[in-house]
Amino acid sequence: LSISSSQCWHEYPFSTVNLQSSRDGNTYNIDHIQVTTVNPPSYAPWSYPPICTSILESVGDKLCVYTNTSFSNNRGISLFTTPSIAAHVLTLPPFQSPSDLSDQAINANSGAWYLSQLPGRGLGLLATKPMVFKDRVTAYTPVSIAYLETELSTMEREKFWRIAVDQLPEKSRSMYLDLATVYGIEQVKYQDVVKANTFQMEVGAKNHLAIFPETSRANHGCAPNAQYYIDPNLLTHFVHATRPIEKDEEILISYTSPLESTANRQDHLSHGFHFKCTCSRCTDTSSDAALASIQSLQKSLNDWSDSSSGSPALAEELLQLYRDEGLEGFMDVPYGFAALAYNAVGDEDMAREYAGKALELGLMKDGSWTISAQIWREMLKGPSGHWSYRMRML
Ligand SMILES: C[S@@+](CC[C@H](N)C(=O)[O-])C[C@H]1O[C@@H](n2cnc3c(N)ncnc32)[C@H](O)[C@@H]1O
Repeated sequence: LSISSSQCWHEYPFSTVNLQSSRDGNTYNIDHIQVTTVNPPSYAPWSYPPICTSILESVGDKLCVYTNTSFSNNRGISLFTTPSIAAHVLTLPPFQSPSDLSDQAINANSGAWYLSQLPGRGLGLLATKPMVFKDRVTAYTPVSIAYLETELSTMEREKFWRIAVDQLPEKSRSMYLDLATVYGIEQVKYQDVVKANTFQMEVGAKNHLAIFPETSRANHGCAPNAQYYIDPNLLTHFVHATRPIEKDEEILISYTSPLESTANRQDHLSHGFHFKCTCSRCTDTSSDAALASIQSLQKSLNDWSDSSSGSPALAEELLQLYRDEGLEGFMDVPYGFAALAYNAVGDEDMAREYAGKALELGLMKDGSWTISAQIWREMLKGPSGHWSYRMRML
């Protein structure tokens, strides 16, 4: 039997002689199977019959494992979600028009990074070449997405997640199983991987836990040189450089808000990921003082009363504080304050410039769903139409 490479043959498992053993570990003799099946199974385009829980009260539906092994040139994807969310996912561009992924080099090696073992933190991503602001580091779809619920018992959840991952193509399955864990307990290995590597992702307006194995190798930094966002329509996690990165420098993202106090960040990292952050912002107490100054400047800039001290000079001071703290990837907020502060003294050119930067950063941090995008787009069109125009000149 010859199978043309473009055929999605995984979707018809009983039509190929490649079938040698079943997922339950038993080997069946398949010589007698007639290789004549041409009709897609009723569960197509999923590659296996969905396996479901009973109805979960907190979800209001059952959760089922859905796997498509040919997704994105046989990278594959497994979902553990409700039937209606799975149906919604099938309407998204990656399923409707798969070239949307390849056209944007999603799931392709960007050539920007390599893996290296680093003292005290396992593997990490290092830059293969110098990078500048906005250069793409990674762009990947998840290999697994699981509905965030707390109703299943740990062992039940493990059973379903195990099926989801074991049904993936071997390369994706082994990438998942090679990832770092927090506890190192074999019986709950699939959840342990999620604990150490997951990104939350909204799918069908519900929170899900997604695993992007390549991107997961990026370690945490409180002054990260890269920023990420997830595009829920493209099901893609993007990482971009937020300042110049040197060749062989480690590429870091933040696992927690770097605008939280050092104690809160350490708490989050030790509970969530079981490590103690030793970066300079975590060891040097000046970072909490800088955060206090950031808050106080933002308060003044947000004060629109007659006695406000908000001004372009204060906004510039705020921007400099963010840069000094290495928070370039989080500057959508100060750029926004700067746009308003300049507009408030009637400087339309500077208001436009900073509105453009606020929009650019917002898109790099929150994707096109950034809530303030609309404000900055309007200000770019005509600052004088915004309520802040000349507000501090009256
Ligand atoms: C998402 S993984 C990152 C990749 C991981 N280093 C690996 O080898 O696959 C998260 C784990 O990496 C380690 N890690 C990440 N950032 C770290 C840091 N700044 N310092 C120490 N360990 C870190 C922790 O063990 C954490 O649970």
